[in-house]
Amino acid sequence: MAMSTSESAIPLEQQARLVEKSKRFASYQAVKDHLVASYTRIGIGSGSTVVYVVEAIAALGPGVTSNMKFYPTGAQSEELIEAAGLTLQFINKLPAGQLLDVAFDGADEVDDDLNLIKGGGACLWQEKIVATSAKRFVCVADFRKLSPRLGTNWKKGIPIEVLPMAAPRVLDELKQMGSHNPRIRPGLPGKAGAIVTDNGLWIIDAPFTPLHLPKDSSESGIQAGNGDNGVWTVDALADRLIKIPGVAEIGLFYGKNGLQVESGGQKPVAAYFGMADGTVEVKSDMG
Ligand SMILES: O=C(CO)[C@H](O)[C@H](O)COP(=O)(O)O
Repeated sequence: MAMSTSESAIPLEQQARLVEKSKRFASYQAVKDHLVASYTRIGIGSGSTVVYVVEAIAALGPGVTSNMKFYPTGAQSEELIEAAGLTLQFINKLPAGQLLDVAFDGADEVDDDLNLIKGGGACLWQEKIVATSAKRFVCVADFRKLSPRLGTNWKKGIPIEVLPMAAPRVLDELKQMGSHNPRIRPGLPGKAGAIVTDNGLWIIDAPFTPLHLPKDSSESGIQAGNGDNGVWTVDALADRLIKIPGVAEIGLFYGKNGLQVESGGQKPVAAYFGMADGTVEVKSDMG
């Protein structure tokens, strides 16, 4: 959901404050609803919204958090966890057959079925590993991320983590699939050349026409949603993108959630949106 006309009339500095406030409210509410004192393993995502998640958790005090271990999704969240005085643990130390109790993370866009675009901060691969290692993945965002279909508000494209040597071939393939002007993400202003992820890889941002939900496939004019006439459903596109040689991971989180499949799923069980009016809107799928 982009800023409404009345919101965009607000001075920029005030708009930024409104967005920060909404991220904070959503984060505190999500932590209140989903962090249970008996939990011991918590995933912490990346981005600017998760900063407030960590703040909300740390505010509970050592009485609640001292038995908890916090699993990061990259260098930024590792620093956040340590700076908050919480106990850091890494996902490769999670015993086989075990899952995190809950994981919190932000998103760049969330559709009506809780499919997500993630990777705006270039951390998508580790984010997907942590999210799918959790029984409950909870998404936290501000009102700008709320959208009926992915690609409506987030126009930069679907972030795709790629092996650098494969980037030209991946770009060719994306164009053939109907992506409009896919691009290797630049590292500027901080770094000349391509941005390099925590995994030493590159990111390609691939814009597509807004993605239909799988349930839209039966609508007239939308065949299988497999790219014919440039129309893709989230699932068909994701299934296709992940198969391109050289693609390590994609920033579409789709399919099922952790409560629907034993080994964890990619979609959140709930998404919390801080709204411009100070309320928090919750969309959930606990089934
Ligand atoms: O996927 C991500 C990083 O790769 C972030 O969760 C996403 O970009 C949202 O970030 P923010 O909370 O700053 O809006």
